[in-house]
Amino acid sequence: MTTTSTESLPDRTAPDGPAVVVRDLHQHYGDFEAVKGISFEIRPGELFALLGTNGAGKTTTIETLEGFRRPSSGTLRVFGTDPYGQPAALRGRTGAVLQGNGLMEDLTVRESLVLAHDLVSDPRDADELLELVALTDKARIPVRQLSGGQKRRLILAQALVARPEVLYLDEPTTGMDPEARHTTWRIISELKRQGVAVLLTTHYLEEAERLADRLAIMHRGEIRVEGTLEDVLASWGDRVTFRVPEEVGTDDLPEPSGAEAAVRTRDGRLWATYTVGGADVESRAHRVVSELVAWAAERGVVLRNLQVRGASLEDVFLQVAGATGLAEQ
Ligand SMILES: Nc1ncnc2c1ncn2[C@@H]1O[C@H](COP(=O)(O)OP(=O)(O)OP(=O)(O)O)[C@@H](O)[C@H]1O
Repeated sequence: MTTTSTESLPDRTAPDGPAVVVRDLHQHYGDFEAVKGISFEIRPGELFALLGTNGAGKTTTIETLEGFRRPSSGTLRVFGTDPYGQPAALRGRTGAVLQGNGLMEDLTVRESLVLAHDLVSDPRDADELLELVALTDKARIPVRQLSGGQKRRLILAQALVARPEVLYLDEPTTGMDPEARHTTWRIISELKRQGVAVLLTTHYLEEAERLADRLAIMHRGEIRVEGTLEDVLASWGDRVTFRVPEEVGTDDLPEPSGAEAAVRTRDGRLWATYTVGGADVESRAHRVVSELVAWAAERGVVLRNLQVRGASLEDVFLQVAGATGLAEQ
């Protein structure tokens, strides 16, 4: 049952209030709970990326926000309105690029944009949109002759006809070549600049790194990690690795503060790995490497094969996915 109380929800009339509010969303398919109590907000001009393993519940969340599904429980608000059933108050204010194709294959590319014109009050010009998504030269051909990546671009153009203030992008760049992907990223950045609130799901972590103001990693229906990219990387740690010098024993290895040491045998040799945590994301590896090098200099030994590997979103993602085995299907 949908909770209808709005008491604790932010004021939608506040100029910097969130465009999208999700509170403790649960979504079931029969007995199966696909989304297990997730919460987030998206402000105008902000892009929130929902990352996650296959079957984590991202599409379910977007479809529920779009108003296609009634939440099993929890509260959703888009500009203060419950989106279930796609109420008239939200029509035209939200746009979506969803996973299903939804295109009419026999129309020409241009016709499929003009068709959408009839449904909205202040539509964007079809030719302007075709230029935006680099499909001007395809305007007169039937949709069925477009490649997969070109169809995704046309769906994006359709989503923009009504000048939406909230945009749901479910894997929008799947099948696009790198150039088309970069074009799409530029379009999304421009929409953000114009104040559009964007919810993006993607399996391209670089896409999230480039576009997201905040991101969350979902696994098995739950948000496991959330924050700005910097917050998320801070939660993981950098890795400093070197071969343990033969002249010293592993008991002699230093213990810099904020670093956790582990020693492993590889190729018959001992290797030390320090996982360096701490909020000083930009300087923490430097701090620990300085201590390690000073320690080595004092003993007259060399840290061979010394490597520093910064935390990456992929590391964090794999940790989330790997914590309980791979993705739930
Ligand atoms: N209509 C449905 N009926 C029953 N189960 C469903 C239905 N749609 C999705 N599911 C299940 O709900 C879970 C979440 O699916 P969802 O499509 O939301 O995941 P996702 O995070 O978008 O995955 P992907 O990254 O693979 O697209 C999966 O286990 C899926 O099998």
